[in-house]
Amino acid sequence: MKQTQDIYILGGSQTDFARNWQREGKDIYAMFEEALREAVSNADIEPGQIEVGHVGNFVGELFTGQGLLGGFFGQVFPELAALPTSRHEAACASGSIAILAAMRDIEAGHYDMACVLGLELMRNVDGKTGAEYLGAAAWKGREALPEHCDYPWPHMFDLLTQEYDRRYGINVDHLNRIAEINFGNARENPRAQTRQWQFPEGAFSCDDDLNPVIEGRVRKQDCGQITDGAACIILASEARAKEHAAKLGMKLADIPRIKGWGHRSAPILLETKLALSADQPLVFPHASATLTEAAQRAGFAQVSDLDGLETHDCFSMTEYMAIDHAGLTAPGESWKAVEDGRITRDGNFPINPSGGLIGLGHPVGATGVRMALDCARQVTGRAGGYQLPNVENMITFNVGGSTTTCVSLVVGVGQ
Ligand SMILES: CC(=O)SCCNC(=O)CCNC(=O)[C@H](O)C(C)(C)COP(=O)(O)OP(=O)(O)OC[C@H]1O[C@@H](n2cnc3c(N)ncnc32)[C@H](O)[C@@H]1OP(=O)(O)O
Repeated sequence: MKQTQDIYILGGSQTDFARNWQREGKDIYAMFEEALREAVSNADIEPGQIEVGHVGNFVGELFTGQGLLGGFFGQVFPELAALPTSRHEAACASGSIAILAAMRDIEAGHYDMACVLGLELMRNVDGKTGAEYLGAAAWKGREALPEHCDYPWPHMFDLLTQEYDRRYGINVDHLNRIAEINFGNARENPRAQTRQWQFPEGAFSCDDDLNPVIEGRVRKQDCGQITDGAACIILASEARAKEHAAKLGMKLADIPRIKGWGHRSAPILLETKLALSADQPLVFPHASATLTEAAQRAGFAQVSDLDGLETHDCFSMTEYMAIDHAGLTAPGESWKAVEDGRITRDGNFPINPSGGLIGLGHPVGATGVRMALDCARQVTGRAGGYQLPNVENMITFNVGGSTTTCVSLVVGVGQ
């Protein structure tokens, strides 16, 4: 199951997710420009070396009225005025799908260097309106109906909590702990939205005042954030990465690279997904296949052979689901990894050292790109305050909708 070739990550950028761009008087173009300029500088390339551009974005038209974001490349750099570009939508997995498209371009030999830029500007509308826009990734008129919920995605992942409870039993203390770990990790990340947030004693409990209910069993601290932000990576073929390494006096093996990928989809309706897995050990077998196939394409027998995971935690329940679907525990026993301390930064399988979507933030179209960039930073020892010790290979798990689109990438260095 080896992929045809490794794809190298020459560099990248992430905007500060604590920023509110509208309050700064800046628009989605300004965000695009800043992320692109910083990525080009960080990768130490000339803009004209980029041969193709891919944009990840979910609902720019709804939040900002702006589409056709690929046209921004040529506005930023005159050298990119005739760049071939496209934009990719897979809800919260849009960024990962943009990466896969860029990889396919390079694997096919069409281009040797690609730029992938994911972004979303979301804090320019009130929370209720934002939640409604995000609801576009559920099946409109068939699920998450306004008469059943105020917030579509907290509601949908509450249904997942209910399904876990029905199949295996669930103790929400473990969900509270997952939220607490993510907010804790975010404190060490200088680009995290919540790095300076304050939490009183008892904020990670079921106290209705300190941690109010949003929908069902999903409470405030369980939720990923509404975030403004962009992330950008510069991808290259092995031939181009070799030239780059020679120019910078580096070893090729020290440049981080995408060693494996997994990509699965499922029918859009959550109810259909749950019916399909009714007799299966796991709730979302396609999510598990995504993670396992990425690990195996990279030459690892199982996900736990890697050094850590940047996972989708749009809600603490999503991360709880990722733990057993990654095979860290038996189905329904994710709580064991939480209790054993395996997923903290000093555990034997750290999850979301960055702070994840709960602590770092979730600008929807950027998230998949941000995950890949964070893994690249970790495996090259450039993660600063949230650096993990001794990591060579990490994996991402990015989810669109109720796991309708799942993507994993293994990012590593060395042989
Ligand atoms: C597959 C998928 O990925 S689906 C996921 C799609 N994403 C979602 O559905 C997003 C889910 N999250 C949400 O909808 C929202 O974050 C909610 C509803 C949980 C909370 O929203 P709100 O009630 O508006 O509160 P919010 O957390 O934004 O905070 C409001 C303000 O208080 C601040 N704040 C909140 N908590 C804290 C804290 N602990 N300490 C300091 N400041 C805080 C925020 O920074 C924000 O400040 P601002 O007004 O200056 O921007």
